[in-house]
Amino acid sequence: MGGFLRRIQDVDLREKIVLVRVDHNVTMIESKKGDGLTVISDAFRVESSIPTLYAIIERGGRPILMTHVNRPRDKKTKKITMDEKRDGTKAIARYLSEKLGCVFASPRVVEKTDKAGEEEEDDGGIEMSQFFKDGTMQTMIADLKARRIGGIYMPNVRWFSGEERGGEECGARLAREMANMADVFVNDAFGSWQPHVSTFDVAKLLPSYAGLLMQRELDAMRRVLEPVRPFVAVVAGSKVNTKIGTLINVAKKCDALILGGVIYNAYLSAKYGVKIKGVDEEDVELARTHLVNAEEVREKLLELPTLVESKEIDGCGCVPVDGRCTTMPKEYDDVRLVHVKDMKPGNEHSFINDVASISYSDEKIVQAVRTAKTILVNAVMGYTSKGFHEGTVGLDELIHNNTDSSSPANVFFGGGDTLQEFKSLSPGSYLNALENPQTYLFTGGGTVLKVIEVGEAGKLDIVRVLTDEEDEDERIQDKNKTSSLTDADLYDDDEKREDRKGDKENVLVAKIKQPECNADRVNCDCSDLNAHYPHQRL
Ligand SMILES: Nc1ncnc2c1ncn2[C@@H]1O[C@H](COP(=O)(O)OP(=O)(O)O)[C@@H](O)[C@H]1O
Ligand SMILES: O=C(OP(=O)(O)O)[C@H](O)COP(=O)(O)O
Repeated sequence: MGGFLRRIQDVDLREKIVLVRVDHNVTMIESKKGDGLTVISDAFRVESSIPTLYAIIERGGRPILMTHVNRPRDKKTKKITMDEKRDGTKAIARYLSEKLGCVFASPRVVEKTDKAGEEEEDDGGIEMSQFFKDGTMQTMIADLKARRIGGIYMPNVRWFSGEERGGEECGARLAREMANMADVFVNDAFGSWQPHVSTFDVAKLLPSYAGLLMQRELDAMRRVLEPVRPFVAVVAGSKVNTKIGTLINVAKKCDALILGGVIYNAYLSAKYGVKIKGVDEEDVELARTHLVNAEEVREKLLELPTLVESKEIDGCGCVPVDGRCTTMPKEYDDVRLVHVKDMKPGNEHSFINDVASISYSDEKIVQAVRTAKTILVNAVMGYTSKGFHEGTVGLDELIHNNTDSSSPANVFFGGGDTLQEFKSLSPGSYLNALENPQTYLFTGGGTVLKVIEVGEAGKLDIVRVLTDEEDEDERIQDKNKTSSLTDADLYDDDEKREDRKGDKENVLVAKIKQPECNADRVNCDCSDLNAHYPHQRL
């Protein structure tokens, strides 16, 4: 790394508002309790950030958390859709409230409804200033400072206009608005390598530090960058556009590369000239450039020879045998095995939803994984969310056989979905991995690939901005220069401005206990916080 990493341990956080970027990009599911609530399906990423949250609070800081969830912007129309049940943050705030025993409050989002006369470039995202204009944010910050709540949890940062457009005016405005909420910025989101406003631009405007998880992940990253050989990398999943460009350098670094998921489908289409249902032409082009035409990839790639083709996109959720559902209900019987050796230009395939487990008996694959001394796994091999589990479970078993041997490899799993599926499909191996000092579970998978691509973690913008290479004085001056949220911006009229001044001085005092209070928190200074922040039901 070029400069020294500024660490959260090195800063006095007493009474400071600490803006914390976490990677709580988790999948939401309906609660099994039948209470209609959305809950987190796997809390690994949230749990991993708890030491940093504890450290902030223990050191006297007052946290405001922000994360992205999912990719809510439509690839084609570029519009953002906001779906609290799918990519909202309330379920996470509720989880933290229960876990830490204090309230994590979230500002209520008012979506833009009137689209009439909208500019074409308007992406439908929300403005952060709305929470200041109606006084919500001032009230919550006052509650936070007075320790009436334990933290604030912002809505999904990808719902905000400008989050992914740091270099433009809307991005700069969002960065200023984020920075103006806080005294210090902490980045604990190792998994969120993309230099967006909440991971990069805001860090330039505040004194900024690496959280404990970020530090732990960066340490583990060094072991991947200096692998014990032979080094096998297995990369799969669906994020073709952000992962595929890293694979040339991953191939240069490793001794064998194995692909799966949509990335492998795109590769097969490009290499053998076949059409596979559901695979975007754009992804095939990317595969042609970054995989098929790349000598390094050609040299190292070991093709998995057999795949699972299905007429339907849905599987039944069992672990099939040779691509066949073991219980064979009629509707899932339309599944067959496809062999790569039979792929000919012009062939048309239906959905290829998985890698068949028989592929893991292929001699080259067995030999590579069995003898590996370092294995990197960012790999959900099939469409697991639709019930195609065979390829992912088969891979876990193959790796388990290595780690169970007398000379086991260092194994690095990374990726939100990779870890979630590892835990749910191979719980025994997952528990072993948690205990095994030779195995490390990264919260992010794309980041690990990106660091391999650029050669060192310090070259990622989101890490570089946390090092002392960046001039702190300049950064803070920058913030003052650009600080634009004056009272006039925050409040529409003079009266409100006067009313709200108190909040900014933190003079909201809890006066009377009103357990049944139904008033909006902004208009009420009673102490019944459970009524005002009622675990944010969906
Ligand atoms: N053949 C396939 N077709 C459609 N989706 C797939 C396929 N293979 C894997 N996936 C999906 O890819 C997702 C994981 O992709 P990605 O986000 O890139 O992984 P990670 O979070 O581990 O980095 C999973 O939800 C899985 O269901
Ligand atoms: O899930 C994530 O990465 P991963 O799928 O590579 O593990 C991170 O939250 C980053 O998400 P992004 O790739 O949409 O920026």
